[in-house]
Amino acid sequence: MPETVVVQLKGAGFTYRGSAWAALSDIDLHLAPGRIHSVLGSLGSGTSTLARLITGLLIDRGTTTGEVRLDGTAVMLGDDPEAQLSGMTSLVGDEVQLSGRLHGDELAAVEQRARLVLDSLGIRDLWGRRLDALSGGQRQLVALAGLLTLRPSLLVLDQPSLSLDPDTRGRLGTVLQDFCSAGGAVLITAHQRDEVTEVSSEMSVLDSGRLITTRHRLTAEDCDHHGIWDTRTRQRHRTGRTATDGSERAKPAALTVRGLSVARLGAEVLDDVDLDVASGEIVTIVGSNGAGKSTLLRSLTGLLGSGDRTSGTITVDAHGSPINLGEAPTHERARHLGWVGQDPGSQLSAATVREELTHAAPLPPHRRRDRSAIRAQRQAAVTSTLARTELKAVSETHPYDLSIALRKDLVISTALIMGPRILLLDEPTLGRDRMAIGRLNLFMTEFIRRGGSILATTHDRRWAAETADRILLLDGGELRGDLG
Ligand SMILES: Nc1ncnc2c1ncn2[C@@H]1O[C@H](COP(=O)(O)OP(=O)(O)OP(=O)(O)O)[C@@H](O)[C@H]1O
Repeated sequence: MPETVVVQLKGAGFTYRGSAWAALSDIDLHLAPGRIHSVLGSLGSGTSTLARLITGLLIDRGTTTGEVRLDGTAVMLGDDPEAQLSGMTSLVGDEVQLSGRLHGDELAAVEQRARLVLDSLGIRDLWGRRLDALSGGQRQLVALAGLLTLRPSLLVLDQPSLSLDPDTRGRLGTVLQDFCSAGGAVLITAHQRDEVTEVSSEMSVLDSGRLITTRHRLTAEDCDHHGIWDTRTRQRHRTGRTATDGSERAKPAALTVRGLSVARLGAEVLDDVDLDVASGEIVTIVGSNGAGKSTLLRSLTGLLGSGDRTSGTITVDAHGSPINLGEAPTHERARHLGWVGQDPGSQLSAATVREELTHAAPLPPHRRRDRSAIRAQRQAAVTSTLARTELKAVSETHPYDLSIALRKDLVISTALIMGPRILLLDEPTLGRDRMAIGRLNLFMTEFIRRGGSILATTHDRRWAAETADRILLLDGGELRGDLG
């Protein structure tokens, strides 16, 4: 008897309209009910194209060759963190039920399924929460919950671990296994191997649009060789930094935070946090989804909402003189603190990469006197940034057409162009393959060499272990000791 398959690709290929080469070629892949298949590859290898081809999202975008056959219903969670929620609802419970309701399913059944899914993902308490008051990881889970509620035959997840903490990734792995036990199939595409991809029945490598290896498990060497990043800690070693013996802490403080407390929508998020970041130091903060990591960085930059309450002191060192940021507005803080938020898209507004950098380049003080000199100065800053980064090749591209990793690189570059003393990086490893992690580390090493300090949040324990001088845990609103 022939094996039942949910999706079958035979010699499948895809070429985007206007492109001279195929994004995918000669793909043979089949997925039976009950199976989880992860296709891993570096940025540009074609993983997102494969996910979209299977879910029928590329019709009209180019030419498909070979055979792509889907037996049943497929839904997909895309890799764009900004675009995952519908924009049609404002509460979590409504959002998770939306697809089922639009589908015409019976209301009580949809609600029951939605509640069960939230339960299984460990986010039952978010049911009545406003969508605009979710952390990045919570948002990712809510988007996924909406799809699970639909009970499709095939769930296609493009980078499902974006913004999820390691425990939550583990829980998601279990949820996906349960989904498969009930007859579903899952296809995961990603640039990183982690707790979610580890539950796969099969793993394949996609390289330049071709599936080249399929095995039960990929080895660490396979991942390294094909430019795939693995977020799980291997052994503690450092890239580009010498091991710390505690001497960093003897250096002058670049950032001093005392008694920082924050309440959002009346709920306490940070409780009396003290934090010091020394000159030349890299400090990373880890913690579960919703622990308050982004809130901490936002409160330093003055980017909380008007309904949020903040108390405590924030002091930065400006060439030997302490400056109390106290009531300083965000634009003044930006001279000292370069903030790169979790969702890079929310910090981008121009039509091209070059324009984005030009808007960010600071206006020199002699503004009224010589406009052409100012223009030349700003252009020089942009040209030198483009020359030092991978952004040169995409200088005329719309920022939204870049991968998440390159979008993050762009926001880091716009922050650096302001010449801040301290960089605040919210989940900088999001969506990065091995090479893009290398680019990030290079940005950081150069910044530290020029006398900067870095405070970063991350769920990537390996990256934290390899790059940070200190790793702090944010838990229950408090910052705890050095996990390094
Ligand atoms: N705009 C907002 N208004 C009110 N509450 C918010 C807002 N944004 C986040 N929160 C809540 O504040 C808490 C901390 O969220 P925050 O985004 O700081 O967490 P996080 O540690 O960065 O999480 P993640 O790892 O998922 O990104 C969460 O309970 C979240 O739901």
